[in-house]
Amino acid sequence: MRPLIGISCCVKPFGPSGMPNHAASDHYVRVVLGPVGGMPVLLPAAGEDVSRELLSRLDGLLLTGSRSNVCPVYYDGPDHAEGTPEDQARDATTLPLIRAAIAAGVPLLAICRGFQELNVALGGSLDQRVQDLEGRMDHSTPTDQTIARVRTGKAHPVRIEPGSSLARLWAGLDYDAGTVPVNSLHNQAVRRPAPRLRPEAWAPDGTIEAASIEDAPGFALGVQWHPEYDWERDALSRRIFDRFGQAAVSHAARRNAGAGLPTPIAAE
Ligand SMILES: N[C@@H](CCC(=O)NCCCC(=O)O)C(=O)O
Repeated sequence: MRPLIGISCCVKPFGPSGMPNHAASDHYVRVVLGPVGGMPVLLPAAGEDVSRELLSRLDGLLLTGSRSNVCPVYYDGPDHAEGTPEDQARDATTLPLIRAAIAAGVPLLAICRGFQELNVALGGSLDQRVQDLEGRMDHSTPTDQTIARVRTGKAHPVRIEPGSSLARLWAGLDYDAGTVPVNSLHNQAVRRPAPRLRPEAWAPDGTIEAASIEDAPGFALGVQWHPEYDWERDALSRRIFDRFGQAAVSHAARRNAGAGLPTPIAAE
């Protein structure tokens, strides 16, 4: 039996009427079915704290990227500029879920918006338009960019902290820790790291691009880039999902042992 991996959804308008739907990109479902070796479970943006209902049944939590942005009210930030997309239902669901998952040792992988949620959930803050800040790069991709290899292609290098959990996760792989190429599809970024956020990778302009969580009992990693676009082509991206999947299998084994159930195995 595969470990159950919760994938965060966004509320998105769908169809001619713009009916609100709960949605997550197929890339996240594919990567969970693939290198993670889990069974994806889409988690609705319930608009409330559902962590008690969910966490005892999940073996991992994947916090997805999204064009929407964490509401500044959660980090005492200035209001967003007019037209900046938000998703309050998602925020109200994911922020408490992140805190509860980390406390319970449920493996957690946070990507892009998910990484920003991780920082805010633990008490950090965000810059809302990095490209407007003195000395900073433009980390965004034009919303009308339809050429996939441009929109999701490698955009800048990141420097990885030697000895960090990310460096340990990538042990044995051939790469230059000073210039790991990553894609970049974000306007926002970590401003004030949360007290337990341990930055582990930086863009050339100092933007925090990855972090682990101090004293987290389980796997807990956040990345600002999108490894789900590259796992079929590069070993570093794939390794992130491999290790997340292994952590989910271990968590499931502990969870099922407690319930007297058979130990799940990750798909080959
Ligand atoms: N909206 C936030 C987070 C950016 C993010 O998650 N980007 C992924 C968008 C989905 C896609 O186009 O693949 C920000 O702008 O920083």
